[in-house]
Order: sequence, then structure tokens, then C-alpha cells
Amino acid sequence: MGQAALTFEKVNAGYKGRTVLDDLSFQVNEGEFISLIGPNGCGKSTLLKTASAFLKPVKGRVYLFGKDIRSMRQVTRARYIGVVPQKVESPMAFTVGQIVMNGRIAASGFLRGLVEEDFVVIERSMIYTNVLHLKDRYFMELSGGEQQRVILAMVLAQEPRILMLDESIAHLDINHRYEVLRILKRINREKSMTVFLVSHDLGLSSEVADRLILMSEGRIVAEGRPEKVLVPEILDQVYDCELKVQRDPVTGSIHVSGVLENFNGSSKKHKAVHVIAGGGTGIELFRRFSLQGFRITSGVLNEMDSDAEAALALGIDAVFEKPFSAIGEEAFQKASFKAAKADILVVSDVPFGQGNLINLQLAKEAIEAGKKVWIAEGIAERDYTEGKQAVEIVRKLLADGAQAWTSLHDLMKELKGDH
Ligand SMILES: Nc1ncnc2c1ncn2[C@@H]1O[C@H](COP(=O)(O)OP(=O)(O)OP(=O)(O)O)[C@@H](O)[C@H]1O
Repeated sequence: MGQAALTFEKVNAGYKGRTVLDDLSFQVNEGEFISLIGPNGCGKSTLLKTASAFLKPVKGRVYLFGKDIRSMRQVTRARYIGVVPQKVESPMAFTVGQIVMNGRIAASGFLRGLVEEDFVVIERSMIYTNVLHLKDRYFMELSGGEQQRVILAMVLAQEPRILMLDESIAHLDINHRYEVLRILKRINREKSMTVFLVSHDLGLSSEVADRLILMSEGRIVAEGRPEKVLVPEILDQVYDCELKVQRDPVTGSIHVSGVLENFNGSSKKHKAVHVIAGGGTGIELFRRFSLQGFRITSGVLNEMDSDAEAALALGIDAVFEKPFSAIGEEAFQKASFKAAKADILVVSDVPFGQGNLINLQLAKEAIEAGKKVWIAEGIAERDYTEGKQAVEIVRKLLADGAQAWTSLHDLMKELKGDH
């Protein structure tokens, strides 16, 4: 493997005071084919913008082939790095031929003028990406996939030493996608061009890349050969869902997919869960339980509370009390009736005061009925009752068999086992 092509050294970067990349350090060597993967919003595009000096780091340094990018002129940078963006921002009133030529001009300098060799590179880039026949067409008139191939041709015409693609092949049809990948692999091998591909297609990334870099919340959480990174223990945590990873024993290719078993039309009766929540602490529980196919009941909730609104919006069978009022006997009895029909009871990280303390009585009834009860950890910090009554009740519940949960991810996993 060659010298360091791209180096991030303790980089912090983001937008208007909001940090996205968090103390990020990594190195890519010349000739490597890397795929950068990670959930929506984790900072992949921000990393690309920072690498191409479109975004200035707040802290840390970025080097291209050992040189600090801050000291580089734009034309020098264009020779080192070419970025194919996720989407083409502005409509361009140019023909395809003109756009690809602009790529070459950006990297060769406006003053020099183009020579014979430049036109060979321009034409080759258009042939590679199958856009030569579109040469005289206006960019704005092209389909999304055609536009994406033109931008790729433009960047290839720069002949950059590192090519970064931001989800740029996602909109291509399967034929063109594999064609582009073959081109990238070829240039990568024959010209030692470093390729850095951002992709949400984990299987495809594992097929083409020598090394995967997995990001989460602005940091790198795993990197290495695809079979080391694409393992359920890592992916489940990062993508916060259950994933199936299968490896083809013949080709070795890896297939990652989500689990759709709740939607396969089976007549299996789903379990019922009663959720004790309030103040918005139940929304994510409602959402996830719905997606997993649980039957959900909830309450007592106060009308106009954000959990009450969410329960109404999701059609959840909930019991309500008047807004800003302490839970009364009638509402409690209704909730007790509903909770008695549930298989599982979950208490969110809702704060408890005198007004809603009675909801914990539902957890006690569930334990007495031999049901599973899950209570969010950290009750001491959200107990606003006199004499910390909620802490005392929860302590007893835990002693009698209730279980504490810390992360939603883990709770869902536990409940999935019961489902
Ligand atoms: N121009 C911007 N101004 C403010 N915030 C931004 C800007 N661009 C991105 N962000 C925020 O920065 C975070 C990281 O965004 P980024 O586009 O880098 O993520 P990503 O990993 O590429 O996501 P995706 O997979 O969805 O494309 C997100 O929370 C996003 O909302």
C-alpha cells in the first residue's frame, strides 16, 4: 500500500457552532478502495466536505498526501481530490461536453488552456461513464441518473488522485451502477487512484471495498475488512435495529438485511404491552412497539401531554385524565383494566410527582399477576414526590422481579425475545 493519501488528525467540524465530526482521526493510503458507511446524519457528507476543504475544521488538521489542505491552492486541490456529490445542487445551463471540460480546466488551471492530451482525457471520461452520446445535450434536461454520470465524468476528467463519491451511485440503475463500480475498480487498480465511496448499500460496499469505515455520531466506531465490520453485534448497535448478516459460502459476499417478520402477514397473535409514560417519554416507545407489531395500551396520560397526542395520532388504546390534573380514581380503574390485559408492562423514564405516582400501582398489579415489568433506570433523578416515594416503590418492584432497562435498543431486544 502506498503513502498516506488522506489524513484526518483530531478533526472537529460542523455547522454554526454545532459539532458533527467529533475528534475524528483516520488515515487512507494511496491505492486503497474504502467505503464509508453509517446511519443517516452521522456525518459522512460532512467528512467529505471537510476533506475537500469545502468546510473548515474548527479544530484539527486535514492532510492530502502529507500536505495541509489549508496551504493548497484550489487548482492543486482539484488535482489531488475530486468529489462526486450526493445530489447536484444547482441547475447548470451547460451542455454535457462543456461540463466535463470544466472538470479538466479546474484541475489544469484556467491560464494554461487545454491541449490535445486534455481532450483525450475528457473523451475517455465520457466513454467510461457512458455519456458521450449525450455530449451536446443540456445538463438540465437529463434524468437524475444521467446527470449523476455526467458529474462523475467531470470529476474523472480532473484525474484526481483521490476520488470521493457521496452516495453518488445510489440513483443509477443496476447496469450503470455495476458499470461505474467496474470503472472505479479498474482505475483504482491500474492507476492506483484512491477511491472513497460513501454508501448505504452495505452488501455492495463489502463487495468492492478493501476496507470499510463505519461511522456513528461523528466518530469512527469500526474499521477493517468487510467481514470484520459487518457483524450483527456492531451493526445492531450502530443502526439501532435488528439486522441479518449472511455470507455467501461460495462467493464470500455479504448480504445485510433488516428483519420484516412482523409484516409477513402471519396470523401469529402479537403480545400486548402497557406503557406508563408522560411528557414525551413514551413517543419513541410507542413508535418502536408499533413497528414491532405489539398491541399497545397506555395510561393514565394527561390530555394535551405530548405522549397523549402521540397515542391519539398512532391510534393507541390509552386512558386519559384531564390536562394538568392529578390522576383520579375513575381513570386509574380504566387503566388498571387495560393493563390487566397486557402481557408486559413498561415504565418509561417519566418523572413522577404526587399527581401521577398512582401509575406505579399498575406496575405493582402486573408483578402480582406474574407479568414481566420493565422500568427505566434512574428513578432517583426523576422522583419529585415528597419523601421520594417513587424511589421506594420502584425499589420494591425490582426486588419482586421487575427489571430495569437503560437503553431502548436493549429493551427492544429483550422484548423481542418474549414476542
Ligand atoms: N449545511 C448544514 N447546516 C446545518 N446542519 C447540517 C448541514 N449539513 C448537514 N447538517 C447536519 O449535520 C449532521 C450530519 O449530516 P451529514 O450530511 O454529514 O450526514 P450523513 O452521514 O451524510 O447523512 P446521510 O446518510 O443522511 O446522507 C446532520 O445532523 C445534518 O442535519
